[in-house]
Amino acid sequence: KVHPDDVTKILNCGLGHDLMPEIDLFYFSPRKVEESECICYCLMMFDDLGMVQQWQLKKDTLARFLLFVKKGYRDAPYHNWYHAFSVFHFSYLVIKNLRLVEKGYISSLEALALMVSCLCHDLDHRGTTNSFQMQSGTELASLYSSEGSVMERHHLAQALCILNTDGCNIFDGLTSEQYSRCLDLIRDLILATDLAHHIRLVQDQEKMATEGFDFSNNQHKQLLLFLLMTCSDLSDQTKDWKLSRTTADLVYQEFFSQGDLEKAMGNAPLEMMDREKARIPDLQIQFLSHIVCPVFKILAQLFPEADCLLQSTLKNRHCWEQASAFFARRWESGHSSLDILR
Ligand SMILES: Cc1nc2ccc(C(=O)N[C@]34C[C@H]5C[C@H](C[C@H](C5)C3)C4)cc2n2c(-c3ccccc3Cl)nnc12
Ligand SMILES: [Mg+2]
Ligand SMILES: [Zn+2]
Repeated sequence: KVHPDDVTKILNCGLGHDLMPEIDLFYFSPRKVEESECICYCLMMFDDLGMVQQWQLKKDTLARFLLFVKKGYRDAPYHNWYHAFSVFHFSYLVIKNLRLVEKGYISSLEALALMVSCLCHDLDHRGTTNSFQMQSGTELASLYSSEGSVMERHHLAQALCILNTDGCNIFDGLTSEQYSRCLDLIRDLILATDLAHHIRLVQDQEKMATEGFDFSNNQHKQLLLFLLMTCSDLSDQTKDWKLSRTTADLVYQEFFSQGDLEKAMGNAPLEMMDREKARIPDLQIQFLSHIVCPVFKILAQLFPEADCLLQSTLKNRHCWEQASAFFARRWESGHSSLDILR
């Protein structure tokens, strides 16, 4: 599936570190990067954080692993390799810019596990939700529905499968204790990307932020790691309006296709999945208000230098409010397409 020439091409991609300044800034948009270059950027980010050196990551193993991960994503409208790459890039940004390891918030092993989990967290996503798996009784549901988080358990299984593929085990420089700790972290972090799981934790995360982070409290350290996963998964909403709106478009392409499928199967889709009923601006105001802004508010409370991210999400919500007001007038007069936002 991965040709040796692909690996050598990656290793000689010659993307010098002079490109690093571009990667650093919060507004570097991963979606503009050429597919082939993505993997070189991933290598550079691991290297820039000193992880290649510290964990004896072999470059050819890392290149092969990254190629398998990239091939492990389908071309769904939103849940594709570019989503994984931009989530990974965001985790690199927060680790680097908030200096999480130097300041002792997370260990360097946790940082490594966080970045690898971001890359793998949606592997083999089909563009449908956990409830769709259960309701339509897919093979993934029969495998995982008893424990919940069906898709996330599948993403984890795919990640472990790649790590067990010949020449792809990037962790073979770790001691057996570090290796098992790293895999436990990857398991917990990928499962934490189920938003239903996040919702159960967010009050504890808010409590942690108001009390102040307790470096001796392991529960605080775990809650922070889960928060960082959720922030990374939602990071498109911290970018400019054009990107945040484009992302919403792609997500609703997946949701509406699922809704069409559910109707064809005789099941009534949720309103947000039904292209006839969904009002995207109103749904996005709810998503930002109930899930996105609270998460970046917690991050900004813990790290004041991350306040710019919270401000971006609030600005994007304001844009949706304006769009909603505009649409309210048009919906009254019977038009419903988002075309004006182009
Ligand atoms: C732009 C945008 N809109 C989104 C609108 C809605 C939802 C969403 O899952 N809502 C909920 C609403 C309640 C309580 C829980 C569980 C379910 C019931 C479904 C969450 C996600 C959205 N989303 C994501 C995203 C992030 C992580 C996983 C999957 C996805 Cl799709 N990434 N970007 C977006
Ligand atoms: Mg996911
Ligand atoms: Zn995701």
